Amino acid sequence: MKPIKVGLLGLGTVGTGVVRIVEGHQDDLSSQVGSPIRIEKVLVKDLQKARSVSIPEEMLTEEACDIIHNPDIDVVVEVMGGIEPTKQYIMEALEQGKHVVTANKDLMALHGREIMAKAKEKRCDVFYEASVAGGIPIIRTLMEGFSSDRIKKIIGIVNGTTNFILTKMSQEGAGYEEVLKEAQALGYAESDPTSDVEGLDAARKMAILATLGFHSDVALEDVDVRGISQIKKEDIAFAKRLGYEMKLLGIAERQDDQISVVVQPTMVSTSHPLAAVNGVFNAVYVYGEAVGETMFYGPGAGEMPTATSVVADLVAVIKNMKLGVNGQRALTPYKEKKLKTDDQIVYKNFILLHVEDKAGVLAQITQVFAEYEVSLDSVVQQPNPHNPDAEIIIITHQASQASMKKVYKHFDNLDVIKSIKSAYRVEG
Ligand SMILES: NC(=O)C1=CN([C@@H]2O[C@H](COP(=O)(O)OP(=O)(O)OC[C@H]3O[C@@H](n4cnc5c(N)ncnc54)[C@H](OP(=O)(O)O)[C@@H]3O)[C@@H](O)[C@H]2O)C=CC1
Ligand SMILES: N[C@@H](CC=O)C(=O)O
Ligand code: NA
Repeated sequence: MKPIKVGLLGLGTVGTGVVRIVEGHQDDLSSQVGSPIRIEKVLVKDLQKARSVSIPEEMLTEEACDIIHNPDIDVVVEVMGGIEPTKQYIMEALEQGKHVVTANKDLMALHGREIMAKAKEKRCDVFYEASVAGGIPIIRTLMEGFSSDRIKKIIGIVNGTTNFILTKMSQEGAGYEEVLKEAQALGYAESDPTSDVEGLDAARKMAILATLGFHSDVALEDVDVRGISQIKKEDIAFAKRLGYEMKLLGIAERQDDQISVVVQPTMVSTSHPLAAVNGVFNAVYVYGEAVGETMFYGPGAGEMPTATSVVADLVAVIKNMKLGVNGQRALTPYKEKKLKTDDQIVYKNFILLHVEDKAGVLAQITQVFAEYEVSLDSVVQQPNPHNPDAEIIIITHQASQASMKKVYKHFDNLDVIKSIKSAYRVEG
């Protein structure tokens, strides 16, 4: 039977896994799609680099046109990453009528609309399951499994690198820099790990999930982002003492027609299932109006888990080719995007204040919360035996982001407060 020919752009962590799965699972794959699947050409940057899979020399190329403009190639699998020249290669491949599978959330979050429009015009598929939560089939779940429901909330631990770092800091007291290096060596981190630790990678993934879940065109700039680089070991210790785990959460919420999407370090109650998601594992909690609570769990990064999703997309594309129904999955967001204002974004807060230890301080502080109608769940003061100052730990009830901004502004001008040492959102 005529094989389906694949051009692979990139042979790094994910590309290597794709080659291993296409070769190792060939029997099952070809039985499922009804043809052998052949990797025909592989684009790399450096032909001399040692590879951890054996690939015939003539299969490797440094010229993208050997794939993009190769009439024999049916499907282009893009696992090289970055925006340019990758976007240009994908657009050219689509122009040539080739289907595309990509793991590239940077590209899909920034240019997904344009790429999907081109795919639709050329009746081609563009599948991107591996771009969010590596090995978890969450894109397929939102597009197909929940097509009947109205999604109200998506909470995700969607970055493996930062979850790996936070877990090691929490469970082993490890240092931030040393664990980041370990995550890089394991192939979890992006080529520039700043996008992992500063929350940008998670923000891209949350923009994709929110767009699919809420059917609105959520852009990267709609996501309020804060990463983990400012988290101190002390904050993690405080969280644990109070019954929380520190996690980098992406939280997308919809109320009526208004939505908000944030990525921020959050203290998650240990009773919440997301608190138990450790290491490189990801999880996506989805709340639907009809289905209620659901959660999807699995490895979020790494060679084989990510390649599993890439090759599953490849199988889906080939099945569509056999049925002659490519290019029909490109959903256009059909709901107007309305973003919530600060008044409408409401959550619990943890605040650690460094204050003067003298009579009346607590009263002044609680007075500020009262002025902006923020009600408090608990207030604990702990004296510091080594100096005359004290620390006050406050947990609020649900409070609007607008009120909290006013509280922090007021604190800046309150002499008894020496500093706001930490402030985190609290979930669960
Ligand atoms: N690693 C992971 O766990 C996950 C990664 N992803 C995404 O998958 C994609 C790939 O990631 P990953 O495999 O980790 O990346 P790597 O850096 O490990 O691999 C990138 C590959 O692409 C090749 N490459 C990069 N730029 C060019 C270029 N300009 N021309 C030709 N070849 C190029 C490199 O060639 P050479 O080998 O010669 O240097 C390398 O083989 C990214 O979009 C990433 O965000 C998604 C989910 C998980
Ligand atoms: N760098 C990313 C890789 C997968 O998308 C992560 O750590 O999650
Ligand atoms: Na996925």
